[in-house]
Amino acid sequence: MKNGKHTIIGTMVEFEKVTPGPLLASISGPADLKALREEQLPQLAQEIRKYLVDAVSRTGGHLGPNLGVVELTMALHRVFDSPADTLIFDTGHQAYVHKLLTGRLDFTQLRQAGGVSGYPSRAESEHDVVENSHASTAISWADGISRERARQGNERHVVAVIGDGALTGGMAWEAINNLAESDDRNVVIVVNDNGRSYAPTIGGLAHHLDALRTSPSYEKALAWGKKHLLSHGKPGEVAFEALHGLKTGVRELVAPNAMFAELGLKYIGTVDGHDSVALETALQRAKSLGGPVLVHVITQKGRGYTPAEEDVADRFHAVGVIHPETGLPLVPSRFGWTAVFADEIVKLADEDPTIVGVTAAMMAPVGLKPMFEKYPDRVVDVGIAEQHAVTAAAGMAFAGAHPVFAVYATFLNRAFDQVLMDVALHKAGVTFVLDRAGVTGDDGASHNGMWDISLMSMIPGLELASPRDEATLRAALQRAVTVKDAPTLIRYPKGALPDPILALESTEFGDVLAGSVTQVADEVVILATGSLAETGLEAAFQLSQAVEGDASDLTITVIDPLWMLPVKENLVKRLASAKLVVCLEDGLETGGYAANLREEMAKQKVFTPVVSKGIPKQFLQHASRGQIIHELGLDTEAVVATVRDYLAL
Ligand SMILES: Cc1ncc(C[n+]2csc(CCOP(=O)(O)OP(=O)(O)O)c2C)c(N)n1
Ligand SMILES: CC(=O)[C@@H](O)[C@H](O)COP(=O)(O)O
Ligand SMILES: [Mg+2]
Repeated sequence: MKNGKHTIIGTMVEFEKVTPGPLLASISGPADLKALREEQLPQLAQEIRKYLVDAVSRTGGHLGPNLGVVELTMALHRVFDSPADTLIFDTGHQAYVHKLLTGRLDFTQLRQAGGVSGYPSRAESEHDVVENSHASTAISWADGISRERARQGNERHVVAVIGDGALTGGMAWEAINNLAESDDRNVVIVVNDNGRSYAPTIGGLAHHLDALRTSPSYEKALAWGKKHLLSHGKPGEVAFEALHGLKTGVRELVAPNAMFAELGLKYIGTVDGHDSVALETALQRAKSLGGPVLVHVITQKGRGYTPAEEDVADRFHAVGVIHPETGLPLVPSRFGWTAVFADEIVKLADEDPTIVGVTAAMMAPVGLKPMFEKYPDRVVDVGIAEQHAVTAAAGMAFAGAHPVFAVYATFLNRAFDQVLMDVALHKAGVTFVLDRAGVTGDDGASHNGMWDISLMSMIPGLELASPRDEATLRAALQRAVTVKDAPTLIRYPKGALPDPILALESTEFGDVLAGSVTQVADEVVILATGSLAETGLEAAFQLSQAVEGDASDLTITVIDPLWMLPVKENLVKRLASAKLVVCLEDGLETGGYAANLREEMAKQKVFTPVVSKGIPKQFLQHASRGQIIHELGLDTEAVVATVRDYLAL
């Protein structure tokens, strides 16, 4: 199907190359940008925005955040001297403009195999330093880099650009606490304050930033300048320009910022993040002040693109393939795992008033929005604060609630200790719902939800389920919220649901999906977990066709263990007489399900060989989920080949 500038083949979309405007095309690095005259900057900003919309609408990506930082990123590269000065983008989802200004002008394959990644990447450029897309780390990086530079007598600046959302994360404040005590370190913290994470940023800090942003006396000063000076010809214009240039000073006069100053940081702000002159003036000033300085910049997420500016939900925080003019999706999203969770949790909340939803700044993406709309006082957004979310959930459980913390699998990594010590040790009935578990693909190394099984398998008492379809997800959730004395965890992948996968029989150790319901000697058992249940079934089908007519009478049984951890004793018994066990898991092999199964089997003196097919211990480069699954040998063909190889079929 041909659709405007996209060719859609099945679910794959092919892209034509997008051409940058003349000014943008002339920039191969920060030196070219520095050579531009001030009056050329608005045109460059316009060309960048157009390029972003044209390119990102074809591939999907973080459009809204990047549209908001066009002038800011230009100013950073004109005032500082990257890579000698270090620019760090917290989370990194807003670094597209930085890429465009540092020689990466081909976004044709943004976030696709072989193309530019969606985050800073050391492999791509010497201008990229921090690749980690888990939020709230930039100031710690800046603290560390500047600490060592100071020790070496290197006075180059380190600039950490951090969003108001990322600033709700505890790590940011731990870093500020460290930085603020030393005045010899040339660190500039730029707070990119657009008032939003996905949705509006929550909490006391957000209110404080709001107050600074909307101080009426400051607005009045600017409005007065506009009205009285701009109507007085050239001299008035010059005076207004001067006021603009001075605005940071004006701002300090009308809204002195006690909080940051008391912490020991010099504060400059607020600065209009879409006014290149004001931005450069403020950043120059921050640079010359020396020591840690915080520059508070006000930006508009989605700036300059009407569909994003008007998007109530999240200002086009992250989009799929969209029509560039309307912003409407071109590839309709199919009913997915998140939607099932969203629906089921409301039903459960209707029945059980103790259920409380918890989110770390991702209420809509994790599916808690419908519950919030029905029960506004029963869904808590804690900000980007996963560690706090987990411990607070333990507290809620102590006080009588059953918290359900819905979070992307990769972001639970940082709260391991809290799950262990605050939830499990205290036997708290908290349910963790991990969306985006397993290979996610296009967001690159840090977003794959591949560590959770290994990490969580170490936690005493924790029960972990990996549903394979809609019905098993609903059933797992129904059961999880009844467990009141231990953590329960449910994981599922990104994207669309498979068709229902029915069980031949449900047993105490899981669902038998194909093969023999009763134990058979010398059978091959495929333990097909979660999103790989379908793969296991297809592989079994192909294998059974291969052995048909063969006198060996090989039975291939597919079992979905559903509640995978702790490994069930009776499952191990079932495997005792098998010839081979193949474990399919959308997670890390090291310490994963197969590893836990082997441990349990050894305890029970069952020595059936277990072949593990999961994700080897490595960071996965960005590519589509399908491509990665194929490359890892987790698709049907590879499973069939593995079994044939082992059995010499
Ligand atoms: C530890 C962690 N939790 C959650 C996320 C998901 N996430 C990505 S961007 C974002 C909102 C960031 O808001 P802000 O820092 O203000 O940046 P903006 O998008 O507004 O520019 C969230 C919650 C993440 N990247 N890292
Ligand atoms: C930067 C970040 O962490 C999120 O924006 C994430 O990229 C969203 O991922 P999904 O598109 O899978 O919701
Ligand atoms: Mg923000």
